[in-house]
Amino acid sequence: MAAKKAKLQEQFSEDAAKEGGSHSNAGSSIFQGVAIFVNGYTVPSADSLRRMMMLHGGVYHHYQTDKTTHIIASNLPNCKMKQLRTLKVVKPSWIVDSVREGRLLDYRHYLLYTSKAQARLNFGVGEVESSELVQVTKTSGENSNAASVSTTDVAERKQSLNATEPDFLSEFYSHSRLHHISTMGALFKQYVTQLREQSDGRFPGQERLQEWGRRSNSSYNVSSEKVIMHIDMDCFFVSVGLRDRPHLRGLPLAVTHAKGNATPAQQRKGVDRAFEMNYYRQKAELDTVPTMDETDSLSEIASCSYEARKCGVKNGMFLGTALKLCPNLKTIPYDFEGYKQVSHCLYNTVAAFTLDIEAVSCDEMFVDCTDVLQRSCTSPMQFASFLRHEIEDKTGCTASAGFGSNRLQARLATKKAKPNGQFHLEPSSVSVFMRDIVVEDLPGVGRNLASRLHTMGVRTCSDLQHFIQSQLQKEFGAKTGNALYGHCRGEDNQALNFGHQRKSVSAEVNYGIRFTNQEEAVVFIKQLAGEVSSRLRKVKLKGRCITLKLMVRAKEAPIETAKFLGHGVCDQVTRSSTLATAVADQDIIAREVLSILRQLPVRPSDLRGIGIQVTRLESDSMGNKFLDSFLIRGTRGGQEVGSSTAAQEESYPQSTVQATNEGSSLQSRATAHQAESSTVVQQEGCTSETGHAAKPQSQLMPHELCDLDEEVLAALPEDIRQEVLQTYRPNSSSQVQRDVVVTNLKSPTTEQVDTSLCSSMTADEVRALVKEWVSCEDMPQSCDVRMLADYLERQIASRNIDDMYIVVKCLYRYVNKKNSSVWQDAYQTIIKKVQDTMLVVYGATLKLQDSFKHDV
Ligand SMILES: Nc1ccn([C@H]2C[C@H](O)[C@@H](COP(=O)(O)OP(=O)(O)OP(=O)(O)O)O2)c(=O)n1
Repeated sequence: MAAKKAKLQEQFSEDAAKEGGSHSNAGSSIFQGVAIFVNGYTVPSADSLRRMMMLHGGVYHHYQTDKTTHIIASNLPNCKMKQLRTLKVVKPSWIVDSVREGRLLDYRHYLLYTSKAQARLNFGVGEVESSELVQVTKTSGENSNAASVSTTDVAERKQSLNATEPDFLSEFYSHSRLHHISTMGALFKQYVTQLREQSDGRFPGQERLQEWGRRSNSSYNVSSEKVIMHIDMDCFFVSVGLRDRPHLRGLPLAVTHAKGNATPAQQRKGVDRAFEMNYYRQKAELDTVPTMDETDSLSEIASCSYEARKCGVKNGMFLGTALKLCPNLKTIPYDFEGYKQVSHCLYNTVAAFTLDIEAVSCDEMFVDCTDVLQRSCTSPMQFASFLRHEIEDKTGCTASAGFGSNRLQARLATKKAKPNGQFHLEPSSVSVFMRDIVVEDLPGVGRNLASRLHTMGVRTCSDLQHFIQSQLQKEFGAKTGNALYGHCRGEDNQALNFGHQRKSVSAEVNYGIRFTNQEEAVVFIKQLAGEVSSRLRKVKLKGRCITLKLMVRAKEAPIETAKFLGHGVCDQVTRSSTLATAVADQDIIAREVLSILRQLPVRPSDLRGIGIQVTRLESDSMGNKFLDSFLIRGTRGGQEVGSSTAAQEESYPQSTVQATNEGSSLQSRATAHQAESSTVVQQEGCTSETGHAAKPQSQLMPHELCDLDEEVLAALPEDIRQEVLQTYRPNSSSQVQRDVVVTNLKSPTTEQVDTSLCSSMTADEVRALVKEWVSCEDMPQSCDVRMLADYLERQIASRNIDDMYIVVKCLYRYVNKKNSSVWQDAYQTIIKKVQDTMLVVYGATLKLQDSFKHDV
């Protein structure tokens, strides 16, 4: 045995030397002094781990010896865990993440389980239950042994990593479910695109289906009508978790970081749970949910079984609430690797039949089945049985499928089919079927829209069908009104999108953000910029628009959050900066973000969440770091030219923006103007997209606005800056309203040709244009409304209030004359955007006309 071990070790050293020789660029010595032994099945495989050790200076032991420094395992039975109690049993992600980061990460954050002998994991315990500390790392994490949690867990929780600690980011992302879900979603969208590009046009699944049809004498008379399928795994995370826990089938289950029967947590000082609960109750309309106690878990349920749903438990609910509804609820831990494997298998299974797939997320997709059904002479229901059977066979998890003639019908059909079922909404049944659908089930109907509909007495599609199109447009605006009108009748003309084009790359953290000073925030933002940069490089993209998203503690919210290191009740602030050229570089991204941050009146200690998003993406194949930096430096120091439209900021692909502009009457009028004008585009821009209207602190006339120099302001020490802001913008810290999204294009760009409206026009010229637009057009087009709003918002950002005011007054005059409700709606939309931007930039709204002589 000793000889065999020695031989294997020798072989490893030889292989490592060879690998090191042929892959010298890829190699490193980050695992120097580390000798691993892989115990059992792991992801990545033992072979991959061996190779990683080989390439990066570590040692791989085929057998565990006294020289083994770490045991790598994904899953260990209890008896094994007891045996290995004194050893460092670490998850394989420790190796993977270390290689990715290019340095040896602290193994303690990757321990498979905690025990007195293992160094304790202090990350990810964002909840009030002490037992979660164990739950995060335990592999067999069912909620059966909460009593074993020692009091030291509670004490040590206080040392949990927060955003000021160096390993925080990698730790956060390895535990964040939202990170995993969104990454997987993007991954599978890309995967489908890749499969389409590489396809040889053969579909083995179709052949199997045809064969099956022949054997079962299927002679379905297929029509040429479009058939769209929506397929969705049933309680996905739970189903994956049940594969290894068959004894739990049929029980009320939930996947969550926390454990059900947790020991009550000690109360932290400063927590005002009642305040937060009230807020969450309002936000989620939790009227029917039992009140939560001080010690109830605020851990969110990612997925719950259908047995739990029968008691009223829902995905996204707090565990504390869920346990009140369903005291027998059992919890099981996350298994991110398992989700990825099953998703992969799901996509491959469907892709064997067709590649007319629009990936929605890791467990959900739309499929245009028209072709498959025609070729195989099978009915939608036959195809569904065949496919669902294959999926269950291969993944061990069930899926439900719905069919209809468009995506809306297909999705609603799946809802009816769930769990583990299938349903075909035939064209002849659509009108009856739609009647009982509640408005919340329609796409785009969120909480706000649903509550507006409820106040109009509308609960179901049948209620909604009583309104004519123009009434809905008047009430909700042209676009939403149109959509509601069609959707409540089962109509949906949005085609499936098979070719995925990545629109944004981002990294957000909303846990553990606790800074005591600006320096800490700056250090963290640089790290986050690094994360975004590495994500961009991974997908070989770079982007021109950089957005900073902040969660800022709401003024009235307690400093200590009920959820330990959670974000609590926050205001959302979003600001963007558009660059002259696309970038992926960490330093440039960090610099832009920090420059945005400095313009915001936000105290570092109030930050609770930070996100960086890069949009307006383009391929990085021509990437040139030096040139990028050079260009940007050049434009900063030189003239500030160009701007951009909100449409572009919304990360639509460029072609969409152009198509929008082609149909724009205002744009074509402006283009004519630009052709006549010889003025070079020269201005700063600012556009805004807003959610709720902020309640004005005061209403001012333009001359009342004091002008603070942002550059000077930004350069002031924090305490003096706050004092100046308090004096000159007393309401500034409360300007940031919940859900208000502001896009600030303050950064210069070198574009000489600006696709946005009016960028080189004087206020008089814009006024003339507005007059012509309102007088000549029957209906305002939404792209024109947006363009004009952009222009006005840019004027506000440039503190050019007089010009903005003249144009708005002129718009009001012509709209008032026009006596048309759609024009009045357009005016209100523009005014709302103007006032929201005013609030953010000046801390006050303007006195503007908002009612018309002839309300129509
Ligand atoms: N608030 C949520 C909702 C979902 N998810 C995760 C867990 C889910 O299992 C997975 C898929 O979400 P679905 O909305 O498809 O929900 P389920 O698959 O859990 O249930 P259903 O059968 O209703 O589709 O995404 C999550 O983490 N948090």
